[in-house]
Amino acid sequence: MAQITFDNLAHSYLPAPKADADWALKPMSLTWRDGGAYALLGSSGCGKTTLLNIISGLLHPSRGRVLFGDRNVTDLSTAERNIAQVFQFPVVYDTMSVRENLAFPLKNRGMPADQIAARVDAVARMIGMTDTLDRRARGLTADAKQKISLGRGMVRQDVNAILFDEPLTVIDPQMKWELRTQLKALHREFGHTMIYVTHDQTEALTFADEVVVMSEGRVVQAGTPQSLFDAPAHTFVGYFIGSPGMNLLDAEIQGTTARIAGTTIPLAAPYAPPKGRVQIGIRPDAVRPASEGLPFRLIRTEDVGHHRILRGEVAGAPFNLVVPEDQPIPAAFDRVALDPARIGVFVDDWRIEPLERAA
Ligand SMILES: Nc1ncnc2c1ncn2[C@@H]1O[C@H](COP(=O)(O)OP(=O)(O)OP(=O)(O)O)[C@@H](O)[C@H]1O
Repeated sequence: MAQITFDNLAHSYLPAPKADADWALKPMSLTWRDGGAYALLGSSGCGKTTLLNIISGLLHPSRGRVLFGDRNVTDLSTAERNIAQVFQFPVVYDTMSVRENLAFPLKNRGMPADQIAARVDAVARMIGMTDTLDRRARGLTADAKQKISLGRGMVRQDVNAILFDEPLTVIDPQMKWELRTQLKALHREFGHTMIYVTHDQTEALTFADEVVVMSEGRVVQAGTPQSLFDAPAHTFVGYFIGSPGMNLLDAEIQGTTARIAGTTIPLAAPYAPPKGRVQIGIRPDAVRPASEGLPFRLIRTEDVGHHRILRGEVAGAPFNLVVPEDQPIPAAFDRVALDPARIGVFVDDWRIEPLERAA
């Protein structure tokens, strides 16, 4: 196993990239800790698969280097990198039995038969296929075939990393939860570096110790699920993580106040006069109905069990509140109060620190 480092890595699928948009991955330097459980999260087309394929060696980066430990592996093949990769759709040998499919990566490496048998049994238990080990893969459902692919990805214990590219897309919802739990257990047991690509935040937040969020070919933030929730570094992270996401409003900042569409609200700390597009961001659970504060227009209320979501608008922008079930909601209210301690200030989409903390 090894720490994986991106050293000034960038990739374009075009032969002569010019504009920013020509780069599927913009220049990045990043370290993936040995033994870390990572989720790579971002919307469709942001570059997740490109990044994964550069780690595994399926794709050669246009610029920069990939290091495993101190070793430069940029020009090495996938096999030489010793990486297991599980794709979105099943990759199985139809004419082989489930057992033979699972044993294949081990046989290839010349593992003794008794060790192969023991390992295949263990993996079959993990993916819930003990009873189907001797069936041919042909004729199994897509769901079962994908479980075989997952099993094959996890069967070798000597790999540098296991990469999962949206592996649960074809799996039914109940099994999804079970398999995710198994992956987590496997990570705890063997400590492999795992990188799990998804565009589903629930999947990312339940699997990973660290979430790497991508947007438009850039890593905009990497951190624990809690840090992404509490202090998003970029408006995309604020909006993408959380359900509903962070509320964002255009604002003018003056010292310890923010002025939003003619109303002034307090901030918890002073800010230097920012230049650029300024927004404040606040999580829906840090806002409450009030008689003073920002003018709010309620559009609808959704009851989602342990809390309610009040969807509405502030100054023409979508704005949501999350209210715990046991907290009464006034029959009529047209203002909302924001908890100053939980307001973030963003300039041109990036979070800025207040003067006191920056000093
Ligand atoms: N083989 C290719 N040739 C040209 N452009 C490509 C190729 N593969 C991907 N791209 C482009 O590179 C960008 C990043 O794509 P990538 O597949 O890495 O994103 P992704 O985040 O994995 O998306 P998804 O979640 O839809 O799989 C996209 O603009 C995509 O159109």
